[in-house]
Amino acid sequence: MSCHFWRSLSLLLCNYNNKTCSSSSSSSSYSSPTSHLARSLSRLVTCRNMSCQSQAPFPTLRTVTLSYSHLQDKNTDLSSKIEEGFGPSGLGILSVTDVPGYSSLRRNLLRLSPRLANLPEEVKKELEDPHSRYNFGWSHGKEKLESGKLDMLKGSFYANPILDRPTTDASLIERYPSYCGSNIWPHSALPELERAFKALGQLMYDVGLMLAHHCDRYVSKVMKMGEDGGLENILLRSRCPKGRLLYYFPTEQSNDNISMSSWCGWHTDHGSLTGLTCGMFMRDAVEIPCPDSAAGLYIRTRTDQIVKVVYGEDEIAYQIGETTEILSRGYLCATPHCVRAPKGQEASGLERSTFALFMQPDWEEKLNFPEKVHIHKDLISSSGALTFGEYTEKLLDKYYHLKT
Ligand SMILES: O=C(O)CCC(=O)C(=O)O
Ligand SMILES: [Fe+2]
Repeated sequence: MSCHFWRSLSLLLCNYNNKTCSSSSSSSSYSSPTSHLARSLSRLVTCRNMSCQSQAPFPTLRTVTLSYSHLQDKNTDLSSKIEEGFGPSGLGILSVTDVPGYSSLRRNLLRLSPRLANLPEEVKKELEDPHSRYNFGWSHGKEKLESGKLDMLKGSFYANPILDRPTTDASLIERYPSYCGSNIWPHSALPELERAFKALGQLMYDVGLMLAHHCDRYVSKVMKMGEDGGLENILLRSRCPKGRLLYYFPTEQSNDNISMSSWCGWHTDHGSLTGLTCGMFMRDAVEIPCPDSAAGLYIRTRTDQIVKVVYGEDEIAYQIGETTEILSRGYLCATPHCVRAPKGQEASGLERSTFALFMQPDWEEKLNFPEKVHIHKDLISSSGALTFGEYTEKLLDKYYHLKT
């Protein structure tokens, strides 16, 4: 059996504990839920153009934005924006605008996604890595959906954009194959992929680190933080960021009863911080605007509402992962999300590409869990100090009994 555990671990976490999250805000001097609501409403998107004719049945919210130049300045205090995006009453997503060079790096990589997915089957087979449970190289039809069926809707290509070979230690590779394995590049079939993947991955990684600095600054106002225990340092020490180039295969027929999570099931990312490009819609590998305004990324809010979230194609979105939620005692909250496929006549033959960068602690990072945790209590409180690698294994054992 296989899984891509940074996301699928958390398919089972849809019983997201919003109570704990909102109660932790009561001890903070930060803004009230009412003022948050007012700000959220100000981000409600009003649809005026033709493509919005099929009104989405859920409210559409714009992400909180931060500009790259503000982010770059370590002395600017961005705590209130960080709280608005990631805090206990935020949506758990924010986007960074005006990142130099980003737009063309995004396009360069996302355009390669249909080319990769349409390579001959035998070529893609060569790019598979069963040993890492398909967490390096090409993966299609290996991950199970909530229904128990194999996910044939999307293909993924996984690689570490920073280190081709994070370790040479054979015992570590054996123990943590999905973190410690080596990249597999299609050198002859699609030679451009490596460069484009690494360039975008590195940029989203650098911006993610800048954001992590400001997250720490916000968290340090509301709780005591150990010297090296902040998000920025944890991520700087990590040798295992993971990029995922996603390709959603063309929707075959229009289905008016399409479910909310028709392209990518509800889940919360497992690691620390996830960078996300705005999805690119294509038909026959040519970019087109999405004809269905209801298609795309959805988020479940802290108060259990479902909202569609939008951000500009030239912005990098970031979401909080579960590990950060635990280590920050809920001051930075993880984000349950899913992706809805387009529907209607015009949706047929529509494909979607996107890229996610999962930033997570090193497998050897000793996690300094708080005494009281609100998720995975049983795993954490019984175990004393755990490394991130051990913690991940425990989660896998608990939810998947997956020792293959
Ligand atoms: O396709 C997307 O926009 C989101 C993908 C995602 O959530 C993931 O890979 O964890
Ligand atoms: Fe995700």
